[in-house]
Amino acid sequence: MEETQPAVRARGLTKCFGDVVALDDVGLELVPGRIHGLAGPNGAGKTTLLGLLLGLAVADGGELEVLGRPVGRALAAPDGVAGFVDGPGLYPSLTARKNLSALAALRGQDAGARRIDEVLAEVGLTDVADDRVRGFSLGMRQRLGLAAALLTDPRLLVLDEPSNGLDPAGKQHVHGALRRLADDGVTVVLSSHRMDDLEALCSEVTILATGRVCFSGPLGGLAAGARELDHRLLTSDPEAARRVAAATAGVRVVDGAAVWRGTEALVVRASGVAVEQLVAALVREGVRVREVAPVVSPLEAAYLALTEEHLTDEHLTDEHLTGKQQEGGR
Ligand SMILES: Nc1ncnc2c1ncn2[C@@H]1O[C@H](COP(=O)(O)OP(=O)(O)OP(=O)(O)O)[C@@H](O)[C@H]1O
Repeated sequence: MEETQPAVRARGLTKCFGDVVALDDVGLELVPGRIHGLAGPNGAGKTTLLGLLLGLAVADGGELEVLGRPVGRALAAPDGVAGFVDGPGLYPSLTARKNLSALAALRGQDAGARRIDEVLAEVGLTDVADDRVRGFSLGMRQRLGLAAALLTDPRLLVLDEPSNGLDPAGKQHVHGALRRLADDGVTVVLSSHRMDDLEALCSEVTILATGRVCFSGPLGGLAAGARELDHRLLTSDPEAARRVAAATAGVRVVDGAAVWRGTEALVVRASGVAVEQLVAALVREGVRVREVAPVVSPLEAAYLALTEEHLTDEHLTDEHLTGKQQEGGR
């Protein structure tokens, strides 16, 4: 695939379930070879969108191209696409290894024992390869689902909440596998409610709210556009730091004494630039700065601001236009 061609291109995509509008005029272009995060409140339409990419459902309106080809009306994963929504489909009575060979056989794929061992190792399931899936935890099932998707050598990998139930080691395996795929040019789209996961993994993010796109683009752009954030400062002299902060333009001291990991911390509300100026002022005053960190991550702050704005706008519009939202269909 040419670098310039989007891995996914959607225009005016809509999908309804009865009266519920799950996707409403969704436009999207996903750059190939990147990890794209999909975020949004419960019911925002993330799973529905991922399901359309996987060919599990068909849109009611709009255009969808996946890997350069228009998606038709057949309920089948487009060529080169793999993944899962609502958890992977697995055979509980079979071992992890036998699940992978059975899934490969179902797809008419010739997966040798070596390739199966490779994908099991990729997701950190080598030690339980011959255990029955019935006894697997949620995180282990998620990792096996990812292994099954890897077995198809996808060019677009679609994952709904892949971090669900993962312990720290499992998360490391999954994140590592996804990064290696992106390095090899595979496009990954994943949904998550975990902003820290999205920040750690994704270069781009799309935020949905009630079926509409509120933001789609590079993570950096979203964070930079965030409003003033609360930052926590750990310093060698909290009292002096408070005085310096109070005297620094664009910085507001948020509350009284805050304790962070047993140490007195200062919380200030400021833009990134004002925080830099505060740190410089502290250094000039001989106050050593041990840690400066946003209390809520820039992505989370932007997410909350965008989705709140969207809901407020929608509420006002609905009230003004119809005044009939009391029964709450959505
Ligand atoms: N098969 C279905 N039948 C009826 N309504 C559906 C169906 N699938 C989704 N919906 C509705 O469509 C809307 C979008 O659901 P979707 O599952 O895509 O949201 P989501 O963003 O994935 O939510 P969550 O974060 O809770 O998983 C919701 O209002 C949901 O109730």
